[in-house]
Amino acid sequence: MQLTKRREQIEQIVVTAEQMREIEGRIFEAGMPVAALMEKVAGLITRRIQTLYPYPQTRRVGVLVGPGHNGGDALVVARELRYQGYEVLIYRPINKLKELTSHHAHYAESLGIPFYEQIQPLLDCDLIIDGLFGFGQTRSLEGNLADTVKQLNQLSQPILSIDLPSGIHTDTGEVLGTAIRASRTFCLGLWKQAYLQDQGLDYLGEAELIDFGIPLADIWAVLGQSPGLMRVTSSMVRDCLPLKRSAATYKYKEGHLLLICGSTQYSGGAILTALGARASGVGMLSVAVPDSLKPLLVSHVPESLVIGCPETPSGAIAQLPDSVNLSKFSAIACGPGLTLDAKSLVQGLMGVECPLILDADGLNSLAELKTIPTLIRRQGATVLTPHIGEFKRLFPDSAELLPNRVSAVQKASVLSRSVILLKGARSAIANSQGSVWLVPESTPALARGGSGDVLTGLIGGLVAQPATAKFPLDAIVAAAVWWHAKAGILAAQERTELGVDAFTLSEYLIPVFQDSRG
Ligand SMILES: NC(=O)C1=CN([C@@H]2O[C@H](COP(=O)(O)OP(=O)(O)OC[C@H]3O[C@@H](n4cnc5c(N)ncnc54)[C@H](O)[C@@H]3O)[C@@H](O)[C@H]2O)[C@@H](O)CC1
Ligand SMILES: [K+]
Repeated sequence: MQLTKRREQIEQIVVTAEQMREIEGRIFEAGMPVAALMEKVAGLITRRIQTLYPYPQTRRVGVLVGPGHNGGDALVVARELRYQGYEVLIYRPINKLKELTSHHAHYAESLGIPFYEQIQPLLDCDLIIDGLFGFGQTRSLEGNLADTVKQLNQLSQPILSIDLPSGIHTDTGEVLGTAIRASRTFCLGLWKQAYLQDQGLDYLGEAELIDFGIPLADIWAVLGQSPGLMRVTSSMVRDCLPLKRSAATYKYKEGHLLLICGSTQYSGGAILTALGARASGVGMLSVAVPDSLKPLLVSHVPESLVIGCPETPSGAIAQLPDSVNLSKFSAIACGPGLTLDAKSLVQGLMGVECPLILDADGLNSLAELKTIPTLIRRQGATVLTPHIGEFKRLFPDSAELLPNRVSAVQKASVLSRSVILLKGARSAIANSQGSVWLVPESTPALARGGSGDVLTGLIGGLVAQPATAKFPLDAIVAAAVWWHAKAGILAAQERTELGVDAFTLSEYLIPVFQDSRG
C-alpha cells in the first residue's frame, strides 16, 4: 500500500515526552479544545478495536482507567464500545481524576457502565484496554496497583495499551517498577522514543501509530526542520539505496570495497562478511585474508579478488602485502574474525582517506589501543559498528548513559567524530552532529553468531558505491541496518526464528527488494 506523503513524514518522527508535551501545547493554544481532541483520538482507537477485536467474537471488554487524560481516552473508548454492543467493565483504582477525565467517568457511570476498585471482575474479560497512564509518566507503579498489573500480566487474553503500556518510561522504555505487558499498543500521534529503545520491547507488543492529524507545522516548530531523532522507514531506505543503476555503467564505476577480515581461528567470518558485501551490488570486491584462507574464500565468493596476507604464528593477518595500494579503494571494512593479533594492522588503517568501517576485532583493537583521539584526526569518514559489549569497552564514559541507548550513542559519536551504529533489537545510528536514526524493526532471529559479519559487509558494499555518496553516511548505514533486519524478518517468516543462520540471512537480503524489480 502506498503511504501518503504526510504519513511517510509522520512515520519518520520520534519524540520525547517533553517534545510531545510542547507539540500538544501548541495545538491547544491554537484553539483545539482538549475535549475535542480526546474525542477524536478515542474515536480512532475505537474503530481500530472494532476491526481488530470485532463483536461478538470479543464480547466482554475490561477497561483500566487512570487519573489523567490517558484514563480519559480510555473512558471515551469504553463508552463508544458499549454503544457498539460490547459489554464493558471499568477498573478505576484511583478516585481523584483530572477534570475532563472525571466528566467522562460521571457520564459513563450514568450510562450504567459498572466501575470497580478491584480488578477481579475484569479478569475473565475477552480483551483488556489499558488506559492507566500515558506519555510522560515517571513515577513507579507501587502497592496494590503494581500487584494488579502483575496479575493482569498473567492473563492469556490480549491487552491493548493506549499510547504506551502503563509503567513504561516514554523516553527510555524503562520499566518503572512494574508495567503492563501489552500484546498490542496504539501509539498516539507521534512515535515516542520508548518504541525505539531495547528496554521496553517485551512490554510493547505489536505497535501501531494512530495518526490523529497533528499539523506538521507544529511538529517542525518544536523539533526544527532537521530533528535530532529519526525513525528509519522503507521510503527513506528506497530513496538512498542504489537499487537502480545507469544503463551504461561498468564495474569500476560501482565502487571497490576492500574487506580485511578473518584468521585461521575465525575463517567463516571472512566468508560471511564477503557474502554481505556481495548482496550490496558493489562493483568490485577485494578481500584480504591470511594466506592460508585464500582457497576457502575463492571457493565461496568466486567473484572476489582474494588477497592472501602474511600470517602471524597464531594465524592472524600480520600485515597487508606491499603490493596493496589502499588509495584505490572507495571504502574499507575491517574486523570480523581478525583476532587481536591483527591489532597493529588496524592501527595502520587509521591514515586511509576513504571511509573506514570497523567492526568486531577492529573495534576491540581500537579499545585496546585507546585510539579514539586518532579517529578524530582521520581525514576519511569512520563508521564503528559495536554491539553493547564492544560499545562499553570503546566508550566507557558514554556507556554511563546506558540503558538510554540514544543518549549514549549520541555522546560517543560526537566524541569520536564517527558514525556509530549501536547494534541491538532497536539499532541506533548516530552521526558526529548528534543526529540519531533509529531502526524500528528487527527479529530475535538475528541474535546469532555471524549475522553482524553479514551486516558489516553490506554496509561496506553500500558505502563503497559512488551512488550512495550524495546521501549522508549515517543514512546509508541506517538503510543497511534496516535492510539486514528486513532480511532476517523475511527469513524468519519462512523458516522460523530458529532457521536464520548467517549464511541463510545473506541469501535473504536480495529478496527484500524483490518487489522493486518490476
Ligand atoms: N498528547 C496529546 O496530544 C494527546 C494526549 N492524550 C492522552 O493524554 C495522555 C497524557 O495524559 P496526562 O498528561 O494526563 O497523563 P496520564 O494520563 O498518564 O496521567 C497523569 C496523572 O497520573 C498520575 N500518576 C502518574 N504515575 C502514577 C503512579 N505511578 N501512581 C499514581 N498516580 C500516578 C500523575 O500524578 C498525574 O496526575 C496521553 O498519553 C494520551 O493518552 C489524548 O487524550 C489526546 C491527545
Ligand atoms: K496506557
